[in-house]
Parts: sequence; C-alpha cells; structure tokens
Amino acid sequence: MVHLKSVHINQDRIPVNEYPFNLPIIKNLGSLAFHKQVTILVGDNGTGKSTLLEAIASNSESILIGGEAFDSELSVKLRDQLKLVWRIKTRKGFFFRANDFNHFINRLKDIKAESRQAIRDIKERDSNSLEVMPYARTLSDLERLYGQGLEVRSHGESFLDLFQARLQPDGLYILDEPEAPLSPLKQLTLISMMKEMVQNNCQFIIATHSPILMAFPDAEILSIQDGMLQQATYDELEHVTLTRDFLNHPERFLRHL
Ligand SMILES: Nc1ncnc2c1ncn2[C@@H]1O[C@H](COP(=O)(O)OP(=O)(O)OP(=O)(O)O)[C@@H](O)[C@H]1O
Repeated sequence: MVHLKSVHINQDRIPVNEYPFNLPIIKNLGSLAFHKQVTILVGDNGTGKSTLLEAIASNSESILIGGEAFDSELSVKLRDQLKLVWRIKTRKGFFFRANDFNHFINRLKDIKAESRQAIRDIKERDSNSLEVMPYARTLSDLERLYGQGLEVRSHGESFLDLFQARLQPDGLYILDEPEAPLSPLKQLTLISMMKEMVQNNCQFIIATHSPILMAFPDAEILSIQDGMLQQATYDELEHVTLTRDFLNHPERFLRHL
C-alpha cells in the first residue's frame, strides 16, 4: 500500500522563467501518481530529480537525514506550490541525500564528543549529580542505534548501518542517489533491506543512476524524457541499455573517446 498517492503542482502564478519553475520537468509536471510501493526516478544529470524530491520531502515534513535544513529557498518556493495527496499521512521515514551523508556522520561524532565532555564536566562538579542523565541517554541511544559508531565504519558500511538502524515499518523513504557509496554487492544488500521493508508497508521514492537499483522487482519506473516524466520499462532505459552494451563491448565505446 502506498502512503503518498500523488503530487500535484499548482501552475497558476508561478514564475516560469525562474529556477526551479523553469525546469522542464516542473513545467510539465501537472500530476504525478504513485501506484507502487517503490518508485524509481530516472533521468540524465540536471533534469531536476533532486529538486523535485527535495520539494516533495519538504512538503511532506520528512526528516532530513544529515542535511542542515531544506536549504534552498528555491526548493521551498516549489514546495509551496505542491499539493500532496495521502492515503494516510505517515510521520515515519526520512529524506536522504547521499551528498549529506558525511555531514551526518560528523554531526553524530560531535554529539557523542559533546555528551562525553558534558558528563565529565558534571561529574567533576558533583559525582552524584543526576544532570548527567540526558547526556548518558543520548550516548546510549546512539550506541543502541549505531553500535560503536558510524564513523569507525567505511563509507559504504556506515551507510548500510544507517539504513539498518533507521528503516522502520510504515515509513515513507525518499532517497536521492542512495547507491553513491555502495559497491554492486552492497547495492544488492540495500535492495534486500528495501524488499523486507516493502513487506512491512513502507514506500520508497528513489532517484538513482544505478541500473542495479532500477531493477528492484515490481518497481514503477518513471523516466524523464524530453522534460516529461513517463512510465518506462527496465529494458528500455538508456542507463540500462548503455551499461549493458558497454559491459558486453567496452572496447567499442572506448575506441571513440
Ligand atoms: N539553486 C539553484 N539555482 C539555479 N539553478 C539550480 C539550483 N540548483 C540546481 N539548479 C539547476 O537545476 C537543474 C536540476 O538540478 P537537479 O540537481 O535537481 O538535477 P538532478 O536531475 O538531480 O541531477 P543529478 O542527476 O546530476 O543529481 C540543474 O541544471 C541545476 O544546475
């Protein structure tokens, strides 16, 4: 079952010559329906996938993992023109951009260091003080979620740890290029985690360039063609055909570069 059924854009009174409204994908959006629990957005660089996902996530009040805030004033403008239709609005889930991930890990590291320091300072003043409790709770919550710490894992490992820790049933997960740090094998691990969460009533909307993630079983694939989002099959995607042809005959491509 999908939580988010559709997105509509109010085309009245939008400044069509300004970013993000000047992007063809936004100009042509109209209504976008989500029919399956997994939607894969595919398109060339710069076609507007991140812009659209950020505006949807911001409108749905999604938790932003790792980023400072729904930054661009510009995507906020787009957010305000969107109308989201829910089956039942879920508060679970998050918005995740691979680009924000390092920031997220560093922030967790800082929170732990600050909490440890606060505990030391309080204990020096009064070794029996209960003031340490909130800091101790923060540390134990982080340890329960992420074990020793995401910062002591490799980029790809910590990324999967995060998903393992934070995916929960009934959530809406909006992911922007989650394949970024993952080896092909670990992308399969991510697919396996997602399959489990789909059985637990989760919905995923994912922008990706990975032909592996695009193969998620029974996903709805929306491909950006000539500035329009259109349903597509896996085998007709350029990402897939080009990768397949390249892997079969790399020399044919490299010869011309
Ligand atoms: N703040 C901004 N001001 C003006 N133009 C912007 C801004 N942010 C992005 N753009 C432009 O909007 C277009 C769409 O960007 P966006 O990041 O949404 O594309 P994308 O499809 O996610 O690309 P990629 O696959 O490379 O991540 C790009 O041409 C980009 O240069």
